[in-house]
Amino acid sequence: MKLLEGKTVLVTGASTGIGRAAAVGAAKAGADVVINYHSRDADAAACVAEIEAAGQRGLAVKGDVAAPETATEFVRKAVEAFGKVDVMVSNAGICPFHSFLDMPVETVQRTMQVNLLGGYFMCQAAANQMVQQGHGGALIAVSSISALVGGEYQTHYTPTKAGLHSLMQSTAIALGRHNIRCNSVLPGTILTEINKDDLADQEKRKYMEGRIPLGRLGEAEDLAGPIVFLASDMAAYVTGAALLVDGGAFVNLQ
Ligand SMILES: NC(=O)C1=CN([C@@H]2O[C@H](COP(=O)(O)OP(=O)(O)OC[C@H]3O[C@@H](n4cnc5c(N)ncnc54)[C@H](O)[C@@H]3O)[C@@H](O)[C@H]2O)C=CC1
Ligand SMILES: C[C@H](O)[C@@H]1OC(=O)[C@H](O)[C@@H]1O
Repeated sequence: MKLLEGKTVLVTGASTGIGRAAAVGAAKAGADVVINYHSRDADAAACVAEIEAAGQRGLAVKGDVAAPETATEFVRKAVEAFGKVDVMVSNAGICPFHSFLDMPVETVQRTMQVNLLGGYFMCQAAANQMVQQGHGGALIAVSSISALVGGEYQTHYTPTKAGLHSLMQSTAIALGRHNIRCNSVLPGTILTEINKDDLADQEKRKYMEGRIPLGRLGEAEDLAGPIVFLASDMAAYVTGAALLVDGGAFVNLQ
């Protein structure tokens, strides 16, 4: 039996990067997968095609996670299509690098709305559905190593990642009685579109690589296994936990 057989997994921001790798990884582990995506129709369709190629049912639902109604609509459409929601992977996020002293108000507000409030409403909508179903479930937030450390050009971003980490700790308490497990993954530096421009600076890229004991930057697929594990019954007694997936970067201070 596959790890996620019989489960319906929802993933936000899944047309690219970590979300897409998580969606395809869940399908390969036997789940039907519903993805949320913001705007790139062709990429979302390609993700659904990969889910189907893994032998599972897939569905893409367009929506901006910053709007609370996107979450209820996403869950409603998932239930309409596949009958239930077992796992919510709240992954959608943005990181427009910018210096602190002249940070535009709109950049702060948008980053908070997408990353933190978007995650909050997605998890809340999924949890309400899971409580109604009555057989538990799993919430997984894609937080970051940035929940634990700062970033000079990420003063608007790192608090959202610390917030998601904290949200999983609090919801683990609020939802434990419903057997809904709440955990976060904390990726280190993973090569995706979100940091393509930042890591185009070869000097910075080399420096980042040099800080990682495993000797390389991460790939989106490096997150698929940890997310599938936390979604699965193998993690039945894991809740309120945060799993660093960073090649050892965090512990490499000296
Ligand atoms: N790449 C990295 O080094 C790290 C990434 N993360 C987090 O991983 C998550 C995924 O990012 P990546 O895969 O790296 O980059 P990415 O840019 O490929 O993925 C972000 C996804 O979120 C979607 N998205 C953005 N705003 C949205 C909105 N308003 N509504 C719906 N979807 C929206 C984008 O369309 C995209 O598909 C983000 O939350 C990011 O903060 C965390 C730690 C490290
Ligand atoms: C986008 C950044 O490269 C990435 O985002 C995070 O959350 C990591 O800490 C990196 O800074």
